[in-house]
Amino acid sequence: MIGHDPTRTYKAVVIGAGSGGLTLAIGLAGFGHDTVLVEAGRVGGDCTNVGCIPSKALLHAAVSGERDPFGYVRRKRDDLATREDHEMEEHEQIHLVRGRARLTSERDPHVVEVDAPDGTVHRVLADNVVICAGSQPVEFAIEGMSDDTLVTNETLFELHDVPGTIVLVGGGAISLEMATAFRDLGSAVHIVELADRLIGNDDPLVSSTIRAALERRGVVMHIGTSIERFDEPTRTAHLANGDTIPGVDTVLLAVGRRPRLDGLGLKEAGVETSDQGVVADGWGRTNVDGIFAVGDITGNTLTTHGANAIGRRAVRAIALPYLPKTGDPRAMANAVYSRPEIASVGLSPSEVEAMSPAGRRRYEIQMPGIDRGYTDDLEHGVAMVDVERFSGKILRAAIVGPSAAEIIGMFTLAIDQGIGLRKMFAMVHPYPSYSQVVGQLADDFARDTYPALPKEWWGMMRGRVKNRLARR
Ligand SMILES: Cc1cc2nc3c(=O)[nH]c(=O)nc-3n(C[C@H](O)[C@H](O)[C@H](O)COP(=O)(O)OP(=O)(O)OC[C@H]3O[C@@H](n4cnc5c(N)ncnc54)[C@H](O)[C@@H]3O)c2cc1C
Ligand SMILES: NC(=O)c1ccc[n+]([C@@H]2O[C@H](COP(=O)([O-])OP(=O)(O)OC[C@H]3O[C@@H](n4cnc5c(N)ncnc54)[C@H](O)[C@@H]3O)[C@@H](O)[C@H]2O)c1
Repeated sequence: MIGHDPTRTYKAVVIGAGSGGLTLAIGLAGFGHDTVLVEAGRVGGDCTNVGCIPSKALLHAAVSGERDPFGYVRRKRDDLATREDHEMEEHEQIHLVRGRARLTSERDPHVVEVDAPDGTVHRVLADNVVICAGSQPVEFAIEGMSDDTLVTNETLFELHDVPGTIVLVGGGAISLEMATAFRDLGSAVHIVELADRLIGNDDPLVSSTIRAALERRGVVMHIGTSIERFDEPTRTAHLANGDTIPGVDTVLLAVGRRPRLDGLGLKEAGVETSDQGVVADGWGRTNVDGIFAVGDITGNTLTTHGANAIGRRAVRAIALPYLPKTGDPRAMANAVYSRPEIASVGLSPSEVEAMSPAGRRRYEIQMPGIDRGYTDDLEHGVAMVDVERFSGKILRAAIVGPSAAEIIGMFTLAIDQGIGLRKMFAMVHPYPSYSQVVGQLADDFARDTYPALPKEWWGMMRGRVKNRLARR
């Protein structure tokens, strides 16, 4: 419902109605609690309005022959945003307050003030506050470039015409997805990445595979450099390494995110922050009793499913406070919906790298080499898994290839349930599916492990014990 009772103390006030905030409000309502949900912009947050939904809609429009791809994107976005807004307005136990919220120093109950669009200030009293204010794009000005040319994810989906030439600054998740979409739409696409490889927090083999696949589709890479200035009359982008890109219509800045901390009153409320955002644990708890933070604002997760997963734990912590807070969050897979897709789950590549080599093993399968890759003329794709030696316990898995975002689910379940390649070896996959890479990785593991076992036993056991102790 719209509005709240200023004299009543609610179970929780949730700041931000994006992926995290909606999880909290709906989850607490499920436990029978009345919750105030404050939103300064549009219900649905970044995911619905300027993130997941418009980007995936554009990827779809680009291959489905839509005559007005951006019109399609806005239609899908607006339909969903309207539905989510309506759902919140109509919900019996969710009290939607429109305006900008800030914490105050008042506790017991916590007081949150909301600056409404009409200039009035509302006070909301609640036993718990959950900050789900999200993040915004890192931005910088480019010498000589007008606001019409330079866009971020917040303005990209307002375009009307497909650019003839687009430059994507940054070689992370947003750029790889948008490179795919704009190539499919017929644009000339350039990626400008400062680091020495794309998607630098992933495995180098992931970077080189997606790079080769996108280059094959005509994306031009400018790696290890950045954009320096823009010459408006010739519409030429000048890069730091001396490269020039002429005839540029649009430049998308996608160089990472920063938490939306400004104006939240965190200092007044005594909430600890770092460069990454609000400091919060795996239950969303901050250093202040009764104040939680979930989603991009914490920097702990930068995905919708991450905000959702930690959000559910925060719901439990608020609704069932007497239950012990044990257990880490479940394995969280990530996916980039480029073509081919990229997906990974488990430890980070650097965490795997830091482990004793004697206690672990890497298996890799080139996806063009499996039968489905052959029938589909697949040129680039790889599946790799790092496992504990002998047990086959999965440390990390990464896939670049068709259906990677779906196949990774098998490894996610395996990590959650402690199923190793030793057990996955017996699993039967439909022929000829891309999921057969999982079976082939398990076959490689079996071939490599069992014959070597008598020779390696002691070294392997020492390595495993060392690794397990190091991860305590
Ligand atoms: C282009 C792009 C594509 C993406 N694609 C994917 C994807 O495919 N899959 C995926 O999992 N993730 C994706 N993401 C990431 C995903 O959108 C975010 O991780 C997710 O939206 C974070 O949820 P959140 O609740 O933390 O923040 P948001 O969803 O951003 O919600 C925060 C809300 O808080 C509101 N707010 C802020 N300050 C205040 C205040 N003081 N008072 C009241 N309200 C306030 C904001 O208006 C906003 O509505 C993508 C992101 C981008 C940019
Ligand atoms: N499918 C998904 O789940 C999905 C899709 C899109 C975005 N997202 C989320 O949104 C977040 C933001 O995405 P993003 O792509 O903006 O950030 P990112 O952190 O994924 O990538 C940013 C890239 O920009 C590069 N960079 C930094 N400064 C630069 C400069 N001056 N010039 C050139 N390159 C520079 C970095 O080296 C990095 O490779 C991601 O962390 C991701 O979690 C998720």
